[in-house]
Amino acid sequence: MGILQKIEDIEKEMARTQKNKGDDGAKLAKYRAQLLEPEKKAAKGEGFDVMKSGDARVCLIGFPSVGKSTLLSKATKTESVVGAYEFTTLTAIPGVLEYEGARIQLLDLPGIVQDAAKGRGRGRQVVAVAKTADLILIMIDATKSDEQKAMLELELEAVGIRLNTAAPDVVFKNKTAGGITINCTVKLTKTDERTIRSVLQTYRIHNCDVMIREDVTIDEFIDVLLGTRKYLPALTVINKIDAVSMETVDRMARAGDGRTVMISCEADLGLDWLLDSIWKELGLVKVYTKKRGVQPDLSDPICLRAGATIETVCHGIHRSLASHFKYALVWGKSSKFNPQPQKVGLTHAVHDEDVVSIFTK
Ligand SMILES: Nc1nc2c(ncn2[C@@H]2O[C@H](COP(=O)(O)OP(=O)(O)OP(=O)(O)O)[C@@H](O)[C@H]2O)c(=O)[nH]1
Ligand SMILES: [K+]
Ligand SMILES: [Mg+2]
Repeated sequence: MGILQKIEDIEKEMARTQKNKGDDGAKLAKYRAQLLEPEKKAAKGEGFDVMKSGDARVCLIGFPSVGKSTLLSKATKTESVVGAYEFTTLTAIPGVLEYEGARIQLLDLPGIVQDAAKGRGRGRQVVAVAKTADLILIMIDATKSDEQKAMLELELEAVGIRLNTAAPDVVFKNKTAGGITINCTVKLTKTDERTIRSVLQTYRIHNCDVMIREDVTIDEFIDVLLGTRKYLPALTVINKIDAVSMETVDRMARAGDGRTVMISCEADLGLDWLLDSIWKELGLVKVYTKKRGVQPDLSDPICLRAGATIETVCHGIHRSLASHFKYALVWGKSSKFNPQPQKVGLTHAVHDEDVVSIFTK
């Protein structure tokens, strides 16, 4: 019996008896989670194993012919074949976005179709790549129905990608002995301890510490237990605004959620706005280096991820620099004495546009 069939049977049984026994709930949740587990035998990587490169990876996800390849060809030096027919692109094509000193890898991917999650089209491979992204661009065709975004999100959800939500606040620690300890700092209203214990049992986990700091559902609890879900930031990109009326553009802009960018690859509209949004969304930080006695080199910044420290800056300059490090001087927003410099150590967090001088032993 397939998993979908098993799920259906339990759901029917639960509906029939009008009871939500902890055991049924636990089984149900387990089967749902199984749907998300990767297939044992992965399909041969036909150009899907693209090396990560640059400061971050951004993936283009959308239905066929929304203009993903057109964007890649327009915004990077890579040409990806564009066609008026669906499924022009059949593999992952990498390009590099150069912006504000950052080199961001942009991945053009095949269009995904409805029911991709169930194995239609190249959905599974596309999704496997999407899971490696630092940011997802959900690309929408302005000339097509408004439902595209919701449909795509459903597909991604079905394969374990959640957009723009934080991971549930649950900490799970496996142990070798001592039984199961469950600590909740909030009242659970969507599931209960009995169901959680039952889930742990079905996964044959008999010793562990569980700390729950959020009113989670049992599905969310299993997400944490198995680590199957990926929580990723996303921007919605509405393309082809040249092909619709001003009223439609206006309506779509209003319906947007502040994470929506409207562009036209063909008419060259909104592309700078898109790059700027990607940069901000990735939280990239750019730092200039300065040698003693000379002006900082503003032409060649080092680009770092949010949360970067002086140590990250050292690694960005040279692999062995941190091991010879004595102290650093920083000018800019992260300096306590801004506009004067501050003398700092390796763990000091840098801020966008800081100037850094490294002194070695
Ligand atoms: N009017 C208009 N057409 C566009 C725009 N961008 C792309 N197109 C057209 O849309 C069609 C599909 O473009 P592609 O870039 O191949 O779309 P894709 O999303 O890569 O498609 P698949 O690889 O098949 O999934 C082509 O005919 C493009 O010329 C745009 O901004 N405006
Ligand atoms: K196409
Ligand atoms: Mg394409």
